Amino acid sequence: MKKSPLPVQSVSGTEKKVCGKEALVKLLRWHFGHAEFRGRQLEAIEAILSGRDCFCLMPTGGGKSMCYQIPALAKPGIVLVVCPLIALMENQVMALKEKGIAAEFLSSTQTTKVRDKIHEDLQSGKPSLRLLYVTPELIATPGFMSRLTKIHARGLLNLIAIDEAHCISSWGHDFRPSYRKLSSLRNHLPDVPILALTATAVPKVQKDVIESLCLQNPLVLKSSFNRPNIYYEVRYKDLLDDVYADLSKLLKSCGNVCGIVYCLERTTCDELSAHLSKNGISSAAYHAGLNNKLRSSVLDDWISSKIQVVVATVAFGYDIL
Ligand SMILES: Nc1ncnc2c1ncn2[C@@H]1O[C@H](COP(=O)(O)OP(=O)(O)OP(=O)(O)O)[C@@H](O)[C@H]1O
Repeated sequence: MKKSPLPVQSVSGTEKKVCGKEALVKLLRWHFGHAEFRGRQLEAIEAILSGRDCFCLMPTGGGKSMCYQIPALAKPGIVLVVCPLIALMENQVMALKEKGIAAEFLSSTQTTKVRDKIHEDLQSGKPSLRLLYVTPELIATPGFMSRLTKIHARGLLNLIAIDEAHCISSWGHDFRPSYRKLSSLRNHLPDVPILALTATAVPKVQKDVIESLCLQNPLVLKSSFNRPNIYYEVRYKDLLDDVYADLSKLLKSCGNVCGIVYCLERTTCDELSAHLSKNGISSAAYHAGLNNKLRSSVLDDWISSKIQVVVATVAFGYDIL
């Protein structure tokens, strides 16, 4: 069933009055079913709603999305979310739609008809859309920037959230040249708050992200990366008689849980996956050498527990991000 947005206080006039904590918690419970905000989510949301830029460093799975999804529900208008991957946008939009939240993404994979419908809504007097996901490449096109400035001129652009913001820095390990062009956002849309989100940014990268995006006096939030539920153990390959046999034993001892084994090379993925399967552990290889159809069927099989272990290169991280 589609949930209607809860009536909450909105930012009005020049006063920049923000939603109170109670109203924000109500939105969290109503739309997402979570009892309370986690970590530093509320601080980020309050800063954004008061019009302040924010840099948010939270671990993977720390709940970064909520920092822009709640603001999108807290006042009328649109939150623009910049995402590096189409698969990630699709997943997020699907999950939001299932919750009855009006979200869409724009990408080259859509038909012109779908894209036109989204643009039509954006141009309408009162767009129904709350969250619009786009790639950094689209932001860099003059046509889209001009559409954005028009939406902004009508007072409808509430926030620009930049996911995986470390991709903007050439000091980082995931540099994406198209992210660099996001620096033009501040010039074109000077008073729209920007939220930069990342789970990975050493101080040099943090500084670079903040400077490149021209964040002004941003609230910098860094959450703890300590995950008490994660157990770490190092085993030295050189000290093991048979690495594959050791790994098979370890996986069997874990019971029927799902897992990912990361390898440096594609051939190792194929070899190890074959070894595990031969030893009764259902597994599949996943790397950039496989076609899209096969990769997506491995991902589906793993998510639906048809296979227990994926033996992958970092391509797996990029695709499921
Ligand atoms: N306040 C909260 N209480 C309970 N669960 C929450 C809360 N906020 C977020 N979550 C849940 O935490 C999970 C991870 O959230 P989310 O995907 O936003 O994390 P993330 O930081 O964006 O992760 P990633 O780095 O992988 O993009 C989701 O299942 C989400 O529903």
